[in-house]
Amino acid sequence: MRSSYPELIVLKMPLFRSNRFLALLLLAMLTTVAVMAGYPERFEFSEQLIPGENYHIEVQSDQMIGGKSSVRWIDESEKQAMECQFSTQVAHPYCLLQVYFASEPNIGKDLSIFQDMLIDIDYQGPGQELRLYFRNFGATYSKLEDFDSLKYSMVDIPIAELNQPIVVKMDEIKVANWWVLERHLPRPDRYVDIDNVIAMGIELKSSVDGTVERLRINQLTLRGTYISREQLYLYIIIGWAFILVSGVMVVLIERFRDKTTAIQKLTHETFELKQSSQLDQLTEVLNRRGVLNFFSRYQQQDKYSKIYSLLLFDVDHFKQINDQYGHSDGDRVLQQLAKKLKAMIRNQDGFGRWGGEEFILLCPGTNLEQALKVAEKIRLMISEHNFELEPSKQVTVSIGISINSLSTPIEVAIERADKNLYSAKANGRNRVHY
Ligand SMILES: Nc1nc2c(ncn2[C@@H]2O[C@H](COP(=O)(O)OP(=O)(O)OP(=O)(O)O)[C@@H](O)[C@H]2O)c(=O)[nH]1
Repeated sequence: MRSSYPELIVLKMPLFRSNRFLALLLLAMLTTVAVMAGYPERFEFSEQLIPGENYHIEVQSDQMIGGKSSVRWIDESEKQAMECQFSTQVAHPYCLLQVYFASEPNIGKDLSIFQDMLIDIDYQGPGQELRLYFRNFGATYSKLEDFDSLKYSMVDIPIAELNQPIVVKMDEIKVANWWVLERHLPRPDRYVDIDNVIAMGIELKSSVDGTVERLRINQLTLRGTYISREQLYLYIIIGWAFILVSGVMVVLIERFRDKTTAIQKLTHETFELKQSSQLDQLTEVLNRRGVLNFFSRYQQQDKYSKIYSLLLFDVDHFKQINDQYGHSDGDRVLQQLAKKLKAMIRNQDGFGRWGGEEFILLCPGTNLEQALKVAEKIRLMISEHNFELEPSKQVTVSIGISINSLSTPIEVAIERADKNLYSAKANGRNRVHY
């Protein structure tokens, strides 16, 4: 049943133990909502050209090139409405309403930062199309003081579409073919340039003499975005994917860590349990089971020592100590005695309480001479130790030794040592017999 313990912990565990991750999730949600709700204000920008007073706005006709078409403002002060009367004096009669951006003849306005134009125009007349045009100054193809050398890019708008405001994308703008052909430009100069626009405007054309056309521009606004909606959604999706993947990883790591910890705890507990089942509760040295376990391990694993000695020792007249000082003082004597012995034995020796006031010391690879030395040392140390009994009393031990070959069973070795212990007791106690 205990093996299901780690699973139990995993099931009881909350999805995220770290509140920081939940806080991050909440923050990400709020940020997403805020970003999406605030999109137009934060990510879009615009510039209204008409109506407006930032730039010079003018009307022109083909009289500039010797024609006779006439143009006039209908509203001189607002400069939004014009009237054109065409004359077929020249091959291509025209009238223009032009916004002039240039601060210097070669320094205009960068319109490439905008994505589109919002155009609201009222038109009266027989025309089918009007033209939106852009004149750009480029160092490689334009000459100062030569307006015709400004690149002519344009988009034609069907009049039929103008019954409501329309959006013209900057992508729709193309370079006029005739302008390219007239100049024999290299290919790189044949593409649209609107990064240095000197002027832009609306051009009306007619080949019918006496035609009158009226135009009113209610609004002409350039619009741009720092980041498009599509890009924004993409970034949000990437952000969320990142958060979710990290979330899954955090959960997996936490679970793995918990499982490992639970297994380690269980292993440790099992180890402790095993250890404690082999320890004597009172003295905390090996109990009988621990000693037997030590011996069997020694017999199985030790390849070098051919003999072992076994020392069995017993506190002399321990009953008297109990009777005179009480059972708990007797316990204390046993505890102190075990502690002293534990401190003096070698790492490879096995020491434990065999029962009552009897202790056992198993010394691998130890011959009689060495065993006698150890036993005598123990006997002397115990007899000289102050066990803090009140009134004071000398505590002694009697020790019986047996020297055995590696294959001798422990029961036999104990029996031999016990005989010698009995002999030590019978011969006056506080002595070592072998
Ligand atoms: N305080 C205490 N006494 C114990 C414990 N285990 C055994 N004893 C006592 O140890 C005493 C052993 O007495 P005996 O077997 O007569 O031996 P002894 O008095 O030591 O006399 P000899 O061994 O002949 O020197 C008994 O009174 C037991 O009750 C223990 O864990 N604590």
